[in-house]
Amino acid sequence: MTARGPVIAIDGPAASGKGTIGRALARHFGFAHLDTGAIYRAVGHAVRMAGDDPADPAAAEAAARALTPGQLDDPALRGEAAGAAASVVAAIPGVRAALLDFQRDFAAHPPGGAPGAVLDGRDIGTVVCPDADLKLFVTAAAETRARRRHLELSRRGDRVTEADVLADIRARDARDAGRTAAPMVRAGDARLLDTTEMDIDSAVAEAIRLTEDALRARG
Ligand SMILES: Nc1ncnc2c1ncn2[C@@H]1O[C@H](COP(=O)(O)OP(=O)(O)O)[C@@H](O)[C@H]1O
Ligand SMILES: Nc1ccn([C@@H]2O[C@H](COP(=O)(O)OP(=O)(O)O)[C@@H](O)[C@H]2O)c(=O)n1
Repeated sequence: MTARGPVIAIDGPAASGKGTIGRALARHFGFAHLDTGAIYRAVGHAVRMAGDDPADPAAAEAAARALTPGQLDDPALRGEAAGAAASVVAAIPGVRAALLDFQRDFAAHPPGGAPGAVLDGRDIGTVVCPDADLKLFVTAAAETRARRRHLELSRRGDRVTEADVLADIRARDARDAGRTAAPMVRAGDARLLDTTEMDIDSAVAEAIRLTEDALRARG
């Protein structure tokens, strides 16, 4: 038995279903959930709103250090502009370093006294929580991800084309996988969950099954 509660790490490319699965696992097992992408989106958005360049390390690091939890609820974070800015600030090592303790603390001491934690992002299984009880790498074909994200953005009233969403997803995936600082990569011990041919219910059911196995193995 380990002292800390169970930790589930979910990584994968843009719009692959990490958050959907993370939220569902948290609900099912009574765990706390942290969408770490929202943190990077909040930093990218704050830099843009200040009129600074997300690629400017000094501006981005200052925004990361000044981040408060209240900034994470802004609906503007869900848009493609915030996602693109997030991916730019996320390549800056000082930004990642400034955000690491918050994420690790969430995993070690989930808020509200929750018995476990689910974190989703790009480097959870590799850098933030390398000793997680279960690592999932969630993916799907880029065209499928773009179709799903486009539907989501259209429902929110965003007038963006599916072709633009696909281009943004491809650009972000390339930047996230190609950067030196904590690149997006499947951890050697992560289970692959390709949801291209799966609806939400079957993807969540598979993730619950894998989590139950991991919790049993933990003892
Ligand atoms: N298996 C699936 N089938 C259909 N739609 C899905 C599936 N998984 C996620 N979605 C939808 O795709 C979009 C992106 O999912 P989301 O969980 O936000 O991905 P991520 O957190 O990886 O960006 C959301 O609108 C979500 O409802
Ligand atoms: N742990 C994380 C989470 C997000 N990110 C960055 O933040 C951006 C937005 O992440 P997100 O998870 O909200 O993106 P989506 O998959 O929801 O489109 C990503 O493109 C990454 O550049 C990261 O670098 N590390």
